[in-house]
Amino acid sequence: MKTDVYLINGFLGSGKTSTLLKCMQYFKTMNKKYAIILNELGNANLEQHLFEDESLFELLNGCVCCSVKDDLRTTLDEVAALAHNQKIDIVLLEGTGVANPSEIIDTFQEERFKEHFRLKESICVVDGLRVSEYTSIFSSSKEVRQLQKEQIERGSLLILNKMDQLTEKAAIEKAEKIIRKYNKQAPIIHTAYGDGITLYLDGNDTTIPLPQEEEGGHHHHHHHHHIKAVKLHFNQVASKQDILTMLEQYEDKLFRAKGIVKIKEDKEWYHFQYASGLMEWQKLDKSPHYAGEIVLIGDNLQKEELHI
Ligand SMILES: Nc1nc2c(ncn2[C@@H]2O[C@H](COP(=O)(O)OP(=O)(O)OP(=O)(O)O)[C@@H](O)[C@H]2O)c(=O)[nH]1
Repeated sequence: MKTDVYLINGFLGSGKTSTLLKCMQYFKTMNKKYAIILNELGNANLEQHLFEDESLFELLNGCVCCSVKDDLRTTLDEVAALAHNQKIDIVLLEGTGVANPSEIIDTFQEERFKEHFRLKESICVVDGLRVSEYTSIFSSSKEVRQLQKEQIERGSLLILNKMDQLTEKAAIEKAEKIIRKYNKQAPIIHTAYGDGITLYLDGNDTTIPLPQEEEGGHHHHHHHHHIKAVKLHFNQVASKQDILTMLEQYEDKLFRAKGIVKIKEDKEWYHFQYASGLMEWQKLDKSPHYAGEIVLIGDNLQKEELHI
């Protein structure tokens, strides 16, 4: 029996991890055993607390679509061995946010993996609040536009996420129109925090053919040289507003930030997420072992330039 693979791609902060968590819940209720492969651009996974007691494989410090492609092969060998010994039904693989899905899909087409894995779905999570900015020549770099296009093109399922924030019909129609420009066939579902995926998975047991690459079939893969993750140690005790103000000074080049920080208001440790200009805070369990750190992901971000 082959193990079904669900790829989850989509631009930085679009809601991939939120969608992944919903998929995990769903497969748990179906009594399916799954393994998770997470790829992070930086050298730390600040969301580890979300995956306690899970069968987790982490690929840090680069993107599986390019610099750590061989690490992906090694991990897939390990997952194949685990699947053989423990019967893993499903693999959930989350890309970095700047991953080109074609490169990942190609890896699964290699003979050595074809016999173990079946690519069931290539999910592209689209940030409903930012897709129009990321595809516009007026507000995004060529690199970002190209990435967003490739991610949507290679989706067998397109998720228009952040619907809770998309209250205007015109904004929804605009986002859908952009998605359809790049991918005419794949179903589009509307979700908030990825929650509509469960309904979709429940009603769909067929494997949808993955969209093919453009005419010529030859990969014309860009690489995302300018989008970088910078990790900083952060040992200050700051207020929530201080952190937000600090991030907002880099707004024009910052796509995403996350961190673990001790907060002045109540002297507790928090995990924060900054995406699409929105900030979310989650209080962490009491533990003496946290170290303050912040990861910033942006266009041409230089560590030396950051005043944090
Ligand atoms: N309002 C709103 N926020 C969302 C939604 N989905 C995700 N978020 C928030 O957006 C932030 C990023 O979500 P993630 O699920 O971590 O996004 P990601 O695509 O995995 O991000 P990367 O780590 O950059 O790849 C978090 O603060 C989420 O809680 C949504 O549908 N609505």
